[in-house]
Amino acid sequence: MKKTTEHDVRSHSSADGGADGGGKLFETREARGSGVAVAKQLFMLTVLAAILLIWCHRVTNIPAAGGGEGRVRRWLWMALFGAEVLFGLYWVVCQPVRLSHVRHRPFKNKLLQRYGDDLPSIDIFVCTADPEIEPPVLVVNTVLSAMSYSYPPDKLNVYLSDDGGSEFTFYALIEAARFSKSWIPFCRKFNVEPRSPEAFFAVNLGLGDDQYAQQLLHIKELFDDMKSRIEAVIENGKVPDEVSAFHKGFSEWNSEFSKQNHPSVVQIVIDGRGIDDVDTDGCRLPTLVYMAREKNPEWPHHFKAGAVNALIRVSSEISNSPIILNLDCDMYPNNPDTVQEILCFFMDEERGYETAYVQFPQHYDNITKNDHYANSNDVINEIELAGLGGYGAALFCGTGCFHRRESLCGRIFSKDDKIELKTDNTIREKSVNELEKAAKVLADCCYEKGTSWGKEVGLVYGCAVEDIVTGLTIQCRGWKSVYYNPKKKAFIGVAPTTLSQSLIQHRRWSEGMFQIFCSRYCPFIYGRGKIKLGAQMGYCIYLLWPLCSLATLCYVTIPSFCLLRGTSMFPQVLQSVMLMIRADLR
Ligand SMILES: O=c1ccn([C@@H]2O[C@H](COP(=O)(O)OP(=O)(O)O[C@H]3O[C@H](CO)[C@@H](O)[C@H](O)[C@H]3O)[C@@H](O)[C@H]2O)c(=O)[nH]1
Ligand SMILES: [Mn+2]
Repeated sequence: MKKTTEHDVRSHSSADGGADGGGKLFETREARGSGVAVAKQLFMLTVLAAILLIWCHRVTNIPAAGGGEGRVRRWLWMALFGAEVLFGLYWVVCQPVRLSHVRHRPFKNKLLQRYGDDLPSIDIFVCTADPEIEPPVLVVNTVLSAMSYSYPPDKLNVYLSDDGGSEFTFYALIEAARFSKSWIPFCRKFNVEPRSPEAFFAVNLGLGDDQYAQQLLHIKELFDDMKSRIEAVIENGKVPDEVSAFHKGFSEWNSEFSKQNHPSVVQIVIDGRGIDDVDTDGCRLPTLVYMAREKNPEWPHHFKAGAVNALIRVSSEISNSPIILNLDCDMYPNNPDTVQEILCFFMDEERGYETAYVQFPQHYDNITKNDHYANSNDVINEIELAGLGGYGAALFCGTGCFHRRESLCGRIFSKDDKIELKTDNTIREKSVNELEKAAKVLADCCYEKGTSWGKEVGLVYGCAVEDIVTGLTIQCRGWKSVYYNPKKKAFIGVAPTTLSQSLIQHRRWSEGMFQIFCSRYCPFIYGRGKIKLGAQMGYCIYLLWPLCSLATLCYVTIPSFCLLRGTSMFPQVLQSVMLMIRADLR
């Protein structure tokens, strides 16, 4: 007999995912009304009762002011009560997402059967900012992995934004372009995974003497050579003249060029339309573009948000794909089929037109044994983000996110205005020089002056967590977003490994998120009537994060302090229970 599933499934599609022409391109499973959900609700009620009892106890037992000792106890009592009120309210904010957990399943085979070759082109943005913190070899591994998606290469366009304006990063990209001519056919031929060469060679040693092992050894040799050339150039602090003569792009780096002050650089390293840039099998390659937007100390650069907005414009000139993937340079695509999977969410006939973006969780492959800095994010990835996704309000987390270009560029959602995802073929006629010249202007500092960029268009400026606030504005324009957490990790990144890195990152996030809460973007005000109350509360799990640190601080210091002074802060009943337990144990 067939076993019933643990969830009561309310499916938006036929659950078979079969290959018939009809049916939806993805299904969504919600846990509602099932045994699990009822148990969850009961559990919540018990916690709520406990919180209310604690509050009650604090209010009805406030110590008398009295003399010195009494006054201290009264203050400590009030501080603990304050912390408990904060914890309690925060707990309330956290609950709706726990009840709206959904899981999506795309049917990529159906997509391929239905659309065949008629799939849209994709622009992939990789951002880097500092060649010392983010070594060029790491950056090109991400670029190569993105170039090797198992998607028609003429429909892939990879853009590297280099805010460090580094000649070494440009050199590394030229080297990567050359290596990709062997790497992409190798990946295609043997269907290897992952397609970040560094990650791949770390686990594939090429043992044996069959054709695969031989080719693997050969390609590994090419990769190692490339890596040592890049590292040698960085170590010498100069790109050799014979190398820089090889590509016109190097002429951009003159004596006046500095990281903080330089004109825009846009170089089409591989022109995917051409017949000159082909791989070793003679097949077309993805387009590859290097961009260092103009930097001028007199103009604000708006950090990553500024870089991504420049990329949105530059790419609109060169490829103008309807779908954009955002990647940090230290997060490589791990699953070659991801593009087909996310297209199911965008191209589903019934619900695809309302999807603005598809966000994947962030996974890391350098987590230490005991995960000292709590980077594995299990509760966030499995419960909270999935719960927000359940409200159609998945958070935009900056990397590992596929956007619809139109919604990222400020378009307001309209039911009657279904946007078709089409490759833009009007660009085909322009020459590389024409494209570069036109795109360069779009990466200049002054281009945004007097425009809506950074406000209604593109990523929002003025916030340390530009991704979160941008996602919220998109949802408040009527769009839905999907959180997709497949079993096979779609992206794998590098987490902070030292205390100082981790503290700096968390401080930046906390400040940025609390800033959103205190600004006009506060979800309860800005999102009122636009996103569901559960989603508004879900956002506040993160926006109110920093406040919890105050409550935590109270809770870790005051009880210890009281213990040392022999002052009791908790109900006597607990003490007698503890004594009973101790007696039992004996
Ligand atoms: O002026 C800048 C600063 C940063 N970056 C790039 O932005 C990305 C993220 O910056 P990082 O310093 O690594 O921040 P993290 O805290 O690791 O990033 C997380 O948090 C950010 C803020 O919420 C998001 O933008 C990121 O996508 C998300 O991974 C990196 O690729 C950088 O190269 C730029 O392009 N220009
Ligand atoms: Mn990072």
